[in-house]
Amino acid sequence: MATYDLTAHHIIEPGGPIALSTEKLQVFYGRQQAIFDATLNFPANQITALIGASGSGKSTYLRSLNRMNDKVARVTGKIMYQETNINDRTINVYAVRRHLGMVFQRPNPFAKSIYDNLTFALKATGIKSRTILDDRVEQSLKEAALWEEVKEDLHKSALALSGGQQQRLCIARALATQPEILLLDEPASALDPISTAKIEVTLKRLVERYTIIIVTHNMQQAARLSSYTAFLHLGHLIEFDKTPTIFQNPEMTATQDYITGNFG
Ligand SMILES: Nc1ncnc2c1ncn2[C@@H]1O[C@H](COP(=O)(O)OP(=O)(O)OP(=O)(O)O)[C@@H](O)[C@H]1O
Repeated sequence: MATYDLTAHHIIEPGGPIALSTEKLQVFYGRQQAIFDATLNFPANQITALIGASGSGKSTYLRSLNRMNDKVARVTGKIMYQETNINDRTINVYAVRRHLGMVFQRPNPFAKSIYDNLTFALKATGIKSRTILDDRVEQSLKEAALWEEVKEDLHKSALALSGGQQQRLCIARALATQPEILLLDEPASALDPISTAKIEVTLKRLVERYTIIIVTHNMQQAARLSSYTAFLHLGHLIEFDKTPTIFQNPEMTATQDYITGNFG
């Protein structure tokens, strides 16, 4: 693999409001450092794609944003959300995750009904009103473009849905707590092209209301979906810019090599 200067980077300041920032974020698995000094402003109501080779730290960075790495890694630096450093140990991680929802690579519905999948976290926060729960179920299924397919089957098992439907259910589940930010870790990589297209159309619509940060291996998907792209290499944020710039005219040689396939 070519050697690049890991201290050099090109990170732009996105225009418009910022939904989330990391300041000198570092992640350590034991002695191994997986993320180095990641400082980035994520623009609100935009899709930001995280790209980079396998092992570059995309999932580690994403999972750190809503404290999913707490039990497996040491995370230092700041994660600023609504003027609060949510990487502070005194911050309740469950509250963080209600604001920053996560969807994983493999659909992982609970072995419960569709309705119970969507109301589980809400009930845990103390919401008991049937009207509120019913409304949230309908709203989040509509937002995830699944309502028409399942509205007669809300009390059937979520495991009876197809893989693509299960993944849209997981998106709906993440939306049910009314987060501001949706984090997605390769949400379509286990799905067929038609299900993938449905997820992409859904995300494009959701960005009007939510800020979306998505890890993807698929560069066409990053180019189609996102308005900003961050390129990571060996745990370093090398470049962050508008997506067309990253794919047509990147500043850094490592980015250029990665997107043209001359990498490694
Ligand atoms: N739970 C863990 N324990 C120890 N090391 C880990 C753990 N998770 C990831 N790593 C290491 O951290 C580095 C970054 O991994 P990460 O999964 O974040 O990369 P990635 O860019 O998302 O890769 P991929 O595209 O293959 O999913 C790798 O060296 C990986 O081996």
